[in-house]
Amino acid sequence: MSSTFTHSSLHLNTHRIPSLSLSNPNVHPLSTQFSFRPLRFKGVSAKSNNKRFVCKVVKSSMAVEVEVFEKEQLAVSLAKYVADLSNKFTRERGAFTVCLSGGSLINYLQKLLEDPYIDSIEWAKWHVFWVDERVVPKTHDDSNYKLAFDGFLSKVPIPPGNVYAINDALSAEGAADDYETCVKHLVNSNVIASSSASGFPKFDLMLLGMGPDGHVASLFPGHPLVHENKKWVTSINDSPKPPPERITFTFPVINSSAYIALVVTGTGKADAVHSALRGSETSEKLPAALVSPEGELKWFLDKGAASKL
Ligand SMILES: O=C1O[C@H](COP(=O)(O)O)[C@@H](O)[C@H](O)[C@H]1O
Repeated sequence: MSSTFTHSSLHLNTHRIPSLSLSNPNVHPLSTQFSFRPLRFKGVSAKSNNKRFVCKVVKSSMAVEVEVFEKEQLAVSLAKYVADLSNKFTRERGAFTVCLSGGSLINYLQKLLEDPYIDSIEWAKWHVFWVDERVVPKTHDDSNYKLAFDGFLSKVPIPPGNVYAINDALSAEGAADDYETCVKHLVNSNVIASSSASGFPKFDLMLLGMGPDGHVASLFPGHPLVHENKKWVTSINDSPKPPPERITFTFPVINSSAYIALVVTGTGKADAVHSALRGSETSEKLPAALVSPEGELKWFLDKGAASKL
């Protein structure tokens, strides 16, 4: 029984898939920078509404997993992924540092408010940050904090002191400096780990979304901030996506993370997903293609977002 889904280079079926390599003339490489291992492909029936397509990709030393879900299954799998990491880090470190994005991501996190996740998570050990934030009052509809608070954080018992929102009374530049100071303090007090490899903070989990243009956090294609390599947090006053004033973690911080989930849904993002995962080495990379954590990266895609792979 085989799936109707073809990954272009990955002809997925219920049999064990041969190792794919650039030298295999029968397949197109997913990207010249990737090499492939045998793929995991779980419990799929062509008629099922529960299709899951999994591929394991090894990019340099980093493990990348790309998984394609039906919408409801994506939320379930993401909830399990977050809950498992929460248990791992609270056990190992006594704290779990999580960075949220804005946008569509928050809807998917709402699965965590349901059984069995809600009661299995040690919410008191969570420390919540924002990968990026719009510099607007916390009560403003554009605020990533407000979105997360209304849809998720207000419904779980995370101590208010463990939720690190930006200071919305400051300018974008001031808010970025203030946020960086806050993160430095938490690194010094060992709430946030530090990467021995990069010297940047090492968050346990970053939950990223991606815009249709391939931006992640508030790092936009072609913008010079993509190349910032010293600051931990920086500000942007000319965001191509409104509102224009934002703060964002820089790539060195994002890529020092232990785990990153990139959650992308909808056909409107299919081109950017294709470009990020299969773009040529020579063309300029989308910000999403520059996500490359010290630890593990997992793409959670729905069928629309994966439709051009
Ligand atoms: O502006 C932003 O957009 C991205 C993507 O949002 P989505 O609604 O297309 O998922 C988001 O990840 C980022 O945090 C946010 O500030």
